[in-house]
Formats: sequence, C-alpha cells, structure tokens
Amino acid sequence: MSSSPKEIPLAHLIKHGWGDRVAHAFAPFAGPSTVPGRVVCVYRGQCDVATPTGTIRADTRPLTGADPVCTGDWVAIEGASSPRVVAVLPRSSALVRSAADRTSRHQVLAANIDTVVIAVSAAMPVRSARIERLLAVAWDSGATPVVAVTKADLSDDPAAFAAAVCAVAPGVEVVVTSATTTAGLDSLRAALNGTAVVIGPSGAGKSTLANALLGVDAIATGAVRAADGKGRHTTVHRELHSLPGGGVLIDTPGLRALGIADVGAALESVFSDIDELARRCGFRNCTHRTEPGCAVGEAVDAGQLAADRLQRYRTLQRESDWEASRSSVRKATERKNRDKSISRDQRAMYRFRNRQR
Ligand SMILES: Nc1nc2c(ncn2[C@@H]2O[C@H](COP(=O)(O)OP(=O)(O)OP(=O)(O)O)[C@@H](O)[C@H]2O)c(=O)[nH]1
Ligand SMILES: [Zn+2]
Repeated sequence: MSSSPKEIPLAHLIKHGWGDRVAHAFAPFAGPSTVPGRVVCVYRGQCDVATPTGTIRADTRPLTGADPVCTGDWVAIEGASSPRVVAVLPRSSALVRSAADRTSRHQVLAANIDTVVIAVSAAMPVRSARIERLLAVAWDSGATPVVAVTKADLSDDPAAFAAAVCAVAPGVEVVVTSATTTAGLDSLRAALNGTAVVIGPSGAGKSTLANALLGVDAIATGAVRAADGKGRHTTVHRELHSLPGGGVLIDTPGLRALGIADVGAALESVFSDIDELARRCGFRNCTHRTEPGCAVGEAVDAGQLAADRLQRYRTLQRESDWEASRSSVRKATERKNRDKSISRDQRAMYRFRNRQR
C-alpha cells in the first residue's frame, strides 16, 4: 500500500465515469486535502457529489457565478468535516439551452456527456419541430444524439412512427423502445456510451425509461393526464445515476419550451440533408429562395425535400442568429461592467493613496 496522497480509491468514481481524461483534468487541482468528485444532483448552494469514499453533500457557495455547478460536472472538493467545492474542472461537453425567461443567460442542463438520448413518445403524433429543436441542442453539446422512441406499446404502428422520426433525424440512430414490454431496451443500451443524458418533454417517459435502464425504480415517475396526454412534471431535479452494466445516466425534468442557444454549426448536423443539397447550389451563398440553379429548391419541387422542413430550418437559423447577437451584446455589457468596476476600484485606490500623502 502506498502512503502517497494521490493514491485514491477510485471504484466509486469509476462507476460515475472517472477515466483518463478526467484524471488528467484533475491533476492540476490534486493536493493532500483535495479529492475529485462528480456532481450527482444540484441544490441551492449545495450539491451531492460522488467521491472516492461515497456520495456526499458539499457546499457550492465558495464558487462564484449564478449556476456555478451542474449535474455531471467534475469538481475538486476540500474539507473532510464540511466539504466544499473549490473548483469545477473544464467541461468536455455541455448541454445548453437559452433561458426561458428571455434574459440573455444560458442554462447548462448537463455537463461532460457523451450521448444525448432524446425521448419521443409514440403515444403522441410526431412533432418534427420539437425533435429538430432537441437535436439542435444535442448536437451543439458536443455529444452524440440518439432518439429513443418511447411507449411503443401504445402505438398502432411503431415502425411507421419511427420512420417519420428518422425523416427529421438524418444520421441519428433511432431506437424503438417500450419500458412496459422492455422491447428495444437492449438496443438502446448498446447505443449508449459513457455518460448519457435523457431529455424530452414532460410525460415522454424519460424517468420510466431511465428506471428500466437502471433496473431499479430509482426515479419517481408520474401519471400522464388522460385528457391531454401531458405530463405533470414529476422529475424536479437532474440526477446522475451509475448504470449496472457500466456507464452513467442523467435523468432530466421535462423541457416545456426549449429555447436554443447560438447553435450555429449544430444546425448543419440537424439538417444534414439540406446542407448536403446546398453544396450543389449554383451560388455558394445561396439563400434557397429564388436563385437559379438552387439544388434545395429543386429538391423541394421534386418532392425529395419537404417544404416545411426547409421552413423549420430557417426558423431555427433565425433563432440561433438572434441568440448569437444577443450573446455578443451580453458579452459587451459584461465587459463594460467589469471595466466600470475596475475603474471604480482604481478611483478608490487613488483616493486612498491621496489620503496617505
Ligand atoms: N404504456 C406505457 N406507458 C409508459 C411507458 N413509459 C412511460 N409510460 C408512462 O408515461 C407516464 C409518464 O412517464 P414518466 O417517465 O414520468 O415521464 P417523464 O418524461 O419522466 O416526465 P417528467 O418527469 O414530467 O419530465 C407514466 O404514467 C408512465 O407510466 C411505456 O413504455 N409504455
Ligand atoms: Zn440554394
């Protein structure tokens, strides 16, 4: 046995996704009284963190910023009797949405994720725009999206449903599942990699699916209101669980309105079919409206591309551009405020010096 402080028992951390990348990221923070940990659940001013010696509650108030940590973050912890988070390690990926309150702030839904599972209920009609929006956020995170069609047992024709989903999710694996019959669960397990996060609207069956993958009822689930098929927002926290066969799963509360952040390049992945066509347009900066030799327009005319899909692409692009301009305004304001406070500090310092003379 070694007495080196760096020799930490890692079994509990490995279960929560510890690996070479994280070990490397933690190295600069390592110290005799510092341990690594992964944020499992976030509360106001506190969070639950999986550490080498088990999951503990830690204080996040030493950190600055509005939402200093989020579920999935790797952190450095100090203090055995009253543990506190002293640093957040750089994120390898982050699922970000634009704040619903229209402040220009963004909300990080989950960090350090490898797979984004988009839950789409087969008990409801396909909502293309919503799926594309979820895909935009997923691709933008840096992780790989997978669509899990849920509640296949409630659909008359799950295959047709899946085909309609595939049409708006080119290049994305679509797995048809039912937590009730357990159909498709093994295929979904095989599609997961590292840390997976499940997102989707309330009532889509995210928690039920997560429980089925976990093999235990670790997460409370809710009954869907019969009248409108809408969920009641059972899940309140984003919570990280370790999967029995390896890997990690984060369950999230239903996303009612999902504002996209500046997702620029991610839209090319979401609409890779259109992007592919656009490469063949006569003009490089073709807007696919009235230009001659527009391959996108030709595909619409030939019935190969749905006109409404092109329309939704434009809508998301506008929203993303608007978010991009908003965030550059925000950054400029932040800079101005920082400069203001620096000059305030400088004035205070000069006053102080003058008094010393
Ligand atoms: N028939 C059937 N019902 C399901 C299936 N999966 C989930 N449900 C039901 O759908 C309802 C909503 O499921 P939840 O897992 O709570 O949905 P959720 O997406 O986690 O909802 P929020 O926590 O509100 O975001 C519950 O009544 C589940 O029993 C399934 O595979 N088949
Ligand atoms: Zn064009």
